[in-house]
Amino acid sequence: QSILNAVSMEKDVDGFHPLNIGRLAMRGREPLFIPCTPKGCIELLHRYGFDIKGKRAVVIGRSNIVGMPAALLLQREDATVSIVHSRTKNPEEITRQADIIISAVGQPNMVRGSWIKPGAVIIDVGINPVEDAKSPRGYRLVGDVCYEEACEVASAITPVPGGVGPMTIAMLLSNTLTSAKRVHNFQ
Ligand SMILES: NC(=O)C1=CN([C@@H]2O[C@H](COP(=O)(O)OP(=O)(O)OC[C@H]3O[C@@H](n4cnc5c(N)ncnc54)[C@H](OP(=O)(O)O)[C@@H]3O)[C@@H](O)[C@H]2O)C=CC1
Ligand SMILES: Nc1nc(=O)c2c([nH]1)NC[C@@H]1CN(c3ccc(C(=O)N[C@@H](CCC(=O)O)C(=O)O)cc3)C=[N+]21
Repeated sequence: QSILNAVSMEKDVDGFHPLNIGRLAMRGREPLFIPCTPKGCIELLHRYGFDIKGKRAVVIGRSNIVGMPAALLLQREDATVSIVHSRTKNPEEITRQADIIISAVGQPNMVRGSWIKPGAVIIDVGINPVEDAKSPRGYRLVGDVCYEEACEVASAITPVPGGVGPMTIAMLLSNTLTSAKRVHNFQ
């Protein structure tokens, strides 16, 4: 916490400074930076032409670095947002109401086909190593969502690997460029 407080607001490219998070949560206020992973999720929805306004969204996970800011961002985009966490009763039933699902839990294949409303759009943030003797590394990466089952029900889903992970890196570069431009009064 003291480290996060010590980061200069102008260089807070992760968007984790309490003042940036506070501004993200407030109407009529603008954070200097938006956290990279949630920003990448919203960017994916925009770039692929999915409307967020008025949609039901469920965010699974409420961490400071992904779930919580993702829920705030969806709300800023005029979605109606529910947050599912480890103490949620009936997570499956709540998730099944969503037009947009963002999952950031860290549990391989937790979200099954039966959790998904037909036609829903799924952003799978989870990066979970699972043992795989056939892979050269001895493991492979899977998301929080059972990809094969989800493909049968959802209208779109981000893969793992090759989905949100690379977007996080792209957003970090984008925030870093913005930071440098601001410091040097560029544009
Ligand atoms: N693609 C990317 O760029 C990134 C990927 N990740 C990946 O995303 C995943 C989540 O990361 P992070 O947010 O940091 O993880 P945390 O462990 O900080 O948070 C996990 C969240 O999931 C909730 N949770 C845990 N188990 C369950 C369950 N059974 N049902 C419902 N909710 C549950 C927890 O609830 P509670 O709050 O009640 O404990 C918590 O809010 C990981 O796989 C991580 O590797 C993370 C960052 C970036
Ligand atoms: N302050 C902070 N900021 C973070 O951004 C942050 C963090 N803490 N804690 C850990 C998580 C994890 N994370 C990933 C980002 C990209 C990939 C990524 O690009 N993965 C590749 C796969 C790479 C491979 O194959 O090994 C992919 O999904 O295609 C993975 C994981 C950022 N995190």
